[in-house]
Amino acid sequence: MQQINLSPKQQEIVGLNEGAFLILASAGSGKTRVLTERIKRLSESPNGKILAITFTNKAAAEIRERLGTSDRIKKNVFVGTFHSFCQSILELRFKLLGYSKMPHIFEDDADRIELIKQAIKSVPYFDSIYNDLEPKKKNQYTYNALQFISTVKREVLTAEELAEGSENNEYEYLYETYQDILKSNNAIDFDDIIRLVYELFTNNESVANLYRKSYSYICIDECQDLNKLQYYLLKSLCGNTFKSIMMVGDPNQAIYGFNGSAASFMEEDFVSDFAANKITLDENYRCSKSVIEASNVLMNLEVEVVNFVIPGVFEIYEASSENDEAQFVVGTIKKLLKATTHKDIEGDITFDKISILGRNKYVFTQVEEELRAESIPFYYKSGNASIKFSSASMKAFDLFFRVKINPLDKLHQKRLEDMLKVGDINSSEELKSSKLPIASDIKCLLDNASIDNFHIKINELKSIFNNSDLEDDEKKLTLDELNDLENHLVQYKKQNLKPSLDGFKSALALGLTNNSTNKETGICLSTVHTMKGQESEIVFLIGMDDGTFPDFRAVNKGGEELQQEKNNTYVAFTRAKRFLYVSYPKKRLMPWGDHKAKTISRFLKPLV
Ligand SMILES: Nc1ncnc2c1ncn2[C@@H]1O[C@H](COP(=O)(O)OP(=O)(O)OP(=O)(O)O)[C@@H](O)[C@H]1O
Repeated sequence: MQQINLSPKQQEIVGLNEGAFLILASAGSGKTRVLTERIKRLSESPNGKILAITFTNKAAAEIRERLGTSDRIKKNVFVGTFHSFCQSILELRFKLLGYSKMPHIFEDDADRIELIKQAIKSVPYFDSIYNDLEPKKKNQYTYNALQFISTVKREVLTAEELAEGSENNEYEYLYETYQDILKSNNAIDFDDIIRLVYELFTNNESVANLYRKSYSYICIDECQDLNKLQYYLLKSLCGNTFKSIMMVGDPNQAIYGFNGSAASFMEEDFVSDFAANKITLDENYRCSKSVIEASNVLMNLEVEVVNFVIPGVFEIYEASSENDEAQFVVGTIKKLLKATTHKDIEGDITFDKISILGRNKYVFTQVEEELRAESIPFYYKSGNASIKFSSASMKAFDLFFRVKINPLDKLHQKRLEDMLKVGDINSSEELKSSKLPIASDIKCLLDNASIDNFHIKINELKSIFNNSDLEDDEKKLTLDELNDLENHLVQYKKQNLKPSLDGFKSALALGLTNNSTNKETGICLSTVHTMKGQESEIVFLIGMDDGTFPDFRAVNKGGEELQQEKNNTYVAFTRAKRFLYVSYPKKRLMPWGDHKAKTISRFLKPLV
């Protein structure tokens, strides 16, 4: 880790003790660095119990890495996301919330869709409305119902309150049914993890007090992304007595409005509820002069270039087509790699110093092809997402695993029975003659699995797969996925002193073991959202045509949604430490075969 000298302003923040503070800071100004240094300093004080909350597992892992692994840090500091913090509380206190066993997380969108469909089916009124809809409208209906359910949870409302005066008032009844079905499966969804702990803190003063006393300081990163539920959770945790809380954020980087996030929770509510002192940081330590100047024009800011002024590169390329854009990106990468060094870049120019960013995952298709054609290695950056299997055997394994640890989980049991085309997964005869005969071995193996013998079970499974008559490509994929699972298990066991199979499954669902795989070699391809908080020496920002970035839906809606797209462009720009290449195609191939003419993103116009 490079040794850096904090500026006087940064040092002042690191030196802050008790009290409520809002650190408003622009991109690359060292927010995360300062927060981490402060946590480190406070953890060394006699009263240094700290709760540090981030928005991504990656950010939490980075803070943990910077803090080191001394016994003191391990004992005094909890670093995690809102979800992992709340999950750790639920695991201890679920009984107080009316669950006899710890509920399991249904993390997949597919699970939620299945649940809402069950809820619709169980109420004749909804069932008949739903059945009369065309397939496209059916999807819209389930989507709207799930949105309604999420909004109830994230906006800390009752279903009745949300339905009042809204055109979606019928969803109010589906909400209850959806929750009942979840409960009958002994399950919770992602939003419930935080909502339940908020409920626990508000209804159970003694438990809230216990947590208040467990920490002396709370520090939260990326606070522009707080939503109402998260903010209320913090407020309920603090109560009227706990006042040592530091929030760090940048309103210009607010990009999660679609999840109910708003910078106003930090800028307005926090300031008035906690009488927080505001401190600003507006120097940029990350980016080169060219990148800062371009970002300043984009956002109409006046961020200063500090210390070492590295010229860097900012360039906009207008491509005749998506293919031309991909060739520009890959051609430039080849030139940079061939040069091996550049005065603006520390050390050799290598794959791991290059990232390609886009608004959505669909813009990468051509670039991906071009990288493959040139044998340039690349990987997609994963966010908080849970592990997903695509081989049939590992999909079956996952479903068997879920049902084993949660016998009330009828949703996944049914999915497994449908997948295998059997009436009952507990009948070994049926399994042997099922669509996937190997399922019988998987089940036998899992029947007496425990966290202590899970490694052995995985190895046994490897030899079962190896000796199976799966077709070569499928066998390889299955074994790769099993190896991947094993890496996650190693990571989980490293992170947990009291491991359990249930705990392992929740850690997978929350993406807590994502850093386990060392697959991340080559050029990083990422959406801007996933790259938030991180940096790369050389960044290519592709697909900057209007309608793609900003997204056409935000263009249609305008207002705050369009502003968030601009913020997202700012996030993308400021991930670049030295070189930033921005490009867009003048035409795009539509899925139905026509080409559509495209123009430069409205955000880039002041830069050309
Ligand atoms: N005083 C300093 N001197 C030199 N480098 C610094 C200093 N402070 C921070 N940095 C470096 O600047 C970069 C940005 O820091 P950091 O990631 O903490 O910023 P941030 O404000 O959290 O960024 P963002 O909000 O854009 O994600 C990092 O590489 C960090 O090591």
